[in-house]
Amino acid sequence: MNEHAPLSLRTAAPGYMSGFGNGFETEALPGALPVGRNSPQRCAYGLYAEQLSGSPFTAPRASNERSWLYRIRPTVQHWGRFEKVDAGSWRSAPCAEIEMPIAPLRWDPLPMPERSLSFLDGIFTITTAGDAAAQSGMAASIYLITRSMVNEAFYNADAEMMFLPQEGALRLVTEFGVIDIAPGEIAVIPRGVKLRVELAGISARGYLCENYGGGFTLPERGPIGANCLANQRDFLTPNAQYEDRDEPCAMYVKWGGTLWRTELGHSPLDVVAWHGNYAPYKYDLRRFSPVGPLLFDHADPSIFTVLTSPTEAPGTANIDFAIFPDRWAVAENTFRPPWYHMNIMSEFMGLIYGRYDAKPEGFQPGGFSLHNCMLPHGPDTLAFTGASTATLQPRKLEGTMAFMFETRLPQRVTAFAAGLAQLQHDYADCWAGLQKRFDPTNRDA
Ligand SMILES: O=C(O)Cc1cc(O)ccc1O
Ligand SMILES: [Fe+2]
Repeated sequence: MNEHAPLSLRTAAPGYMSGFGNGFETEALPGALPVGRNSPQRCAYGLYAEQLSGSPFTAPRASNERSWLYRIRPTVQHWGRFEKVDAGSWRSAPCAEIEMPIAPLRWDPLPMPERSLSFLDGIFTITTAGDAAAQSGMAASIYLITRSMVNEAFYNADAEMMFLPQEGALRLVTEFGVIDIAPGEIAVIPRGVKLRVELAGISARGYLCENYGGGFTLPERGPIGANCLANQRDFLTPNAQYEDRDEPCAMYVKWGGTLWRTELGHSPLDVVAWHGNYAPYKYDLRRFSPVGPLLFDHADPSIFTVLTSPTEAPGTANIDFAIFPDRWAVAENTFRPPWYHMNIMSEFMGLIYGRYDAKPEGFQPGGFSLHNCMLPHGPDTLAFTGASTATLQPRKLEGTMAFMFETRLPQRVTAFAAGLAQLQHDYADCWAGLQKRFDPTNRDA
């Protein structure tokens, strides 16, 4: 089986529950979950009940998110003395380290360093947008991991986190249960959920989106109807699994844009049972059923939205997470790649595997690009020439998976990203070969 083939013959993997935003319930010990109530006078097995709210209490039902956790120790016992920790190249918005470059930007993949890097040491932020404290905007980072976290746990109070592995699989040991992900899959860890990030192999590289705004949700399908795009049943949330370990553990918290650390005497991943709709999940991007133009023209990339982080303004996303997966191109008398364009939203792109049709050269798996608010971009010269002269047979774009974080806010580039040797200073030259083709005497030029 091709390593990128859909996991189509597997239904929900053992250890996961299927569905998006369900009111899940799961227990690792029989009877650990109280029946029909949240807060009994005494919880089974001597557990503590704790609510984790992802939305204000009074948010409308459709966006109201909370879970009840039944744990060995309440999180309040985790509060010790916190000390600030150097967050390396991890940045949070606002981060105006350098002037915003008024240019399209693209980078080659970052090589895997030799040195020991846990997930927390290995986050290299490329762009930030908005303001974490205003609960608006995002950050796009690359993670490079060469060691598992051991006796360490972390939660992000500033952001929901989306992991997109590009090389190497990860095990996310969360307080809700264990999530395994490999390239082609994503995982979303809601704000405030504790986890430990472990390597499945010897190293891992991927993309990390921190979402400061409204939690990721499925986009409306409008006239598409009840099916296609990302389907609820393909989202997998782990069953409860807990650690009862009374040994030292360093707990890290990203809060207010700063990384903090405190020492615990136990593992905080100690939730024996939980119920609710605020929980981590994973999704195999190859389960996405693309919908597109069947006769002519190129649709807006919003048709490929997997998940969206909404704002108060309808249709104006804090982040749209869109993918460009395997699909058929069939449009007749059409320039099939993306058109040349300028966009009020700003576009961070990455490539998990394969080739992206608008950029057949120079955009490599593991690489990334930024086309900021109102900065022009589109197919490179090679893509333009090829697509304007090709014989238009139905053609399958295969073995490819690019993605985009598209945000309503301009993205600032970090000093780290601007100084990288992998920044392609000649990127804009990819359009230099586009010749003047205008000939007022020849309509068919
Ligand atoms: O710029 C890009 O490559 C992303 C993109 C793809 C597409 O099909 C239409 C618009 C768009 O911004
Ligand atoms: Fe674009």
